Amino acid sequence: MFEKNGRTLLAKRKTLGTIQSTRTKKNRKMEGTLERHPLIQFGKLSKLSFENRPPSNAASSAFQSLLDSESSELRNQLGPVDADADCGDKDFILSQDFFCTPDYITPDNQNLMSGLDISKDHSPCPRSPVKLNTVKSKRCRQDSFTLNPLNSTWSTKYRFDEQENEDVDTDEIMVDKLQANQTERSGYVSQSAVALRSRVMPPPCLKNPYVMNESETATDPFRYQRSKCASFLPASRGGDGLSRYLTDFHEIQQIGAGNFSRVFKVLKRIDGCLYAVKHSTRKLYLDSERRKAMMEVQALAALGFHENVVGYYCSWFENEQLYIQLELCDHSLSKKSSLKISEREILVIMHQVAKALQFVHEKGIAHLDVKPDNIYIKNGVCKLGDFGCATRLDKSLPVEEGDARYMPQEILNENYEHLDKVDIFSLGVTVYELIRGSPLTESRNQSLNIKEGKLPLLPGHSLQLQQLLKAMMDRDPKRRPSARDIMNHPMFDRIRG
Ligand SMILES: Nc1ncnc2c1ncn2[C@@H]1O[C@H](COP(=O)(O)OP(=O)(O)OP(=O)(O)O)[C@@H](O)[C@H]1O
Ligand SMILES: [Mg+2]
Repeated sequence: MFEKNGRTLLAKRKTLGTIQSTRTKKNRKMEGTLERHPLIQFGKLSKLSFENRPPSNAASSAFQSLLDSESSELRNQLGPVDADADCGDKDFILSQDFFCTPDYITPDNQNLMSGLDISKDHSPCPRSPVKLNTVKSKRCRQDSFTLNPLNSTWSTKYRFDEQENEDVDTDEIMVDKLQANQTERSGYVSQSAVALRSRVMPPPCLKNPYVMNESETATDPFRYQRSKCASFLPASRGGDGLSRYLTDFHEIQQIGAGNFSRVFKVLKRIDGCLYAVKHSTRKLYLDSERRKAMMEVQALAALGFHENVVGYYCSWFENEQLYIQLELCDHSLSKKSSLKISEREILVIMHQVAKALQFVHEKGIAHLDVKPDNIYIKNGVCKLGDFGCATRLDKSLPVEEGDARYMPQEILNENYEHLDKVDIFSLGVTVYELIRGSPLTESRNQSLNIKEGKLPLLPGHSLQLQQLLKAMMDRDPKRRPSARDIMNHPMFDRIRG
């Protein structure tokens, strides 16, 4: 159990498990690539077209002989074609990873090698493969580094083997020789190679437990393979690896910190836009820890877009930490909880968060940590964030309640019958805190009163608002209004259109 602001956390983030080692996803990817490989398909087609063609007669047209001569020329170039033959490593040149080399997105003159001391590396940078103009040069780099990124001897040998066997652009040979010599002399490993290596260590692929409708997963490319790849593969980069975070983002400043994470304002290098990146502070060494951390991103991904839910872009494991790229907001609502705000402003906030909750609940998910800290403001619009405690309403996932100050009594008693109403209670307490103009303390008396639904009078605020708040914080979850009921409350006519 963890202590968190005087609240008790079930051991959501503290778990045991083992890391299983298995075939890399890269290997599987390569196997999959074979079927689609144009060269192999050409082989199959060629074989068919050569063997199934009706025997040519003497009156074969000039066009037919042209086709024949072209076909045999191609056959000579490609060598004997056998559709069933083992195509070997050379045929993976068009796998997807090939197009993902970070060379395209790594700006010049940036110290991206977080684990290496760049000042000691005086070897000139190899020319970008983009400038080499040929597919082969990229393939050469990719294959050699994929198989053994740090073994320069192997890379060199492989390059020269290729030169013997294939017709390679002379320019390219020169550059490759140069690189090979440099590799041997200085042990230089290109940044992109290391980055590539760090990118091919995939996180586990699991069925998203938050997705309600089976058809929503129908387009998922993993589907029936999930059981095969559900175990964890090594999820971190080594100390010598490049950081995806540092490669893709420029860190501007820290904008927040929770009990288990830090949040940074970042500029994404490739699109020039600002985002928030949240990463866990603890290293997640165990499979089970990583699976738990992933639940936050799975919930966000299952939810999809809503104007009052913080936008989610992507996530990845790096250095045994989970990184989450999010929509950047201006600040959290807790900044306002020490300010006096007008009833109109309160109604706007309440309406927007209720809208977010209606959306979340309709997706079959409960947030379970609604509080000012986890409601962010962007351009005056409220966004519900921090889905680290999100669970399913149908109780098919473990329940970890959030900040105890905002939790109703029933959840502390482990009664999980009405998890959506837990969020309603927390929203009530959040609004009450905003009206008070001072953050809730850990005081036992205060907490008991709130959990009993005993609200003091709130001078200066309408009776309608006070009655609604009282209902939201009712001790009996069944008597609390739903998010939809709140949305439809006539009190909000005052702020509508
Ligand atoms: N997308 C964002 N835009 C702006 N600020 C953010 C964003 N996400 C988080 N923050 C800031 O960082 C703080 C911590 O983030 P978050 O609540 O997600 O972390 P946490 O570790 O899960 O928190 P907790 O302690 O509640 O478990 C937030 O209170 C908020 O101030
Ligand atoms: Mg939080």
